[in-house]
Amino acid sequence: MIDAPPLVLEGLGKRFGSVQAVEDLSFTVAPGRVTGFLGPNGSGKTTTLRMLLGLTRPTTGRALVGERAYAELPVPGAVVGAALEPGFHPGRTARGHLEAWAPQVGASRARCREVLAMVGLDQSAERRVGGFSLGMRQRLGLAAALLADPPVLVLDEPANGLDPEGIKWLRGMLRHLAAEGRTVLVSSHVLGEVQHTVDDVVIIAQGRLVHASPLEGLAALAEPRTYVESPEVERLTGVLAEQGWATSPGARGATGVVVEGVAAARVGAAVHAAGLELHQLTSQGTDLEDVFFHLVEQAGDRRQPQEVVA
Ligand SMILES: Nc1ncnc2c1ncn2[C@@H]1O[C@H](COP(=O)(O)OP(=O)(O)OP(=O)(O)O)[C@@H](O)[C@H]1O
Repeated sequence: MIDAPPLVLEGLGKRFGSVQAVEDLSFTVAPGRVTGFLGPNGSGKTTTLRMLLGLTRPTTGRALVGERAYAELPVPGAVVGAALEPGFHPGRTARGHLEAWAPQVGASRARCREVLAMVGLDQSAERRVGGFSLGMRQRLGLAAALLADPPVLVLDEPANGLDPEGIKWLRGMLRHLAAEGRTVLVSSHVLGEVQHTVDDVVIIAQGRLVHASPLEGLAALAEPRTYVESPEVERLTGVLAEQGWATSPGARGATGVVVEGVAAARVGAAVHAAGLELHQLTSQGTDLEDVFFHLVEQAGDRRQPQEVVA
């Protein structure tokens, strides 16, 4: 098992002129888990990752890899494998790119071939990167991050440009890397892209932390929804309305209704008390994307109360 350090952010902030890109951000990224770092476009994810990697100097606070800042690590690239926006030389081959980077992190040529195979690019090793699709560039970025077999991985939007099969592959790869004990931090602006990959979520909006918890903690914030079906639809809707519950029609072709914000047990009890025959009573899956949007929206409302478009 790899003994990986955590990533620790303490009151991290960055101001660019009049833009407060990141503000008072504190959270910890635990080893042995995949952490999703989520936020809408422009919320400060890349700036945060750049501060973590010593590429942007914080205005306030600090970011630590274990107990040291990235730049103070003896060989930073051997501890933290990073893939930010892929900026490859278009004329270089995939293998050539990795071999140019390898000496800086003490990796061998054999390791270059190995990581190309790990990311599924072994057949494209001799192709120029200029002709690569976005998904192939993402894979090459990940290969470069893995070169030194680092205990910590920091990946900016690694699912961007991958097809569904690629996303599934990435999921398996990240889960495997975390299961080996590594600290894995992955940013995304779409929760759905990483929802089945991450153990923990850190959500930011407008540069500020809005939520940090295991994924289940986010699910716990979701409103329950219950699908209920009875042959006596009118009586059913009457009973639900008496309770003051909001309903919406079931999916196309369904004859029942969805009760918003109420758990199945409560709906069942109310319908039972009314003596109604039931044909279905089902808890509907919680939509985490809705929770994510809601948290981000709330943060926006708190931040800009007077910004109203006439
Ligand atoms: N070098 C810079 N100079 C000035 N402003 C910047 C700079 N870098 C980022 N910003 C601003 O900081 C804010 C946060 O940007 P950042 O790129 O960190 O967000 P992001 O969450 O990574 O967005 P995306 O998902 O679109 O990549 C934005 O308002 C952006 O315009």
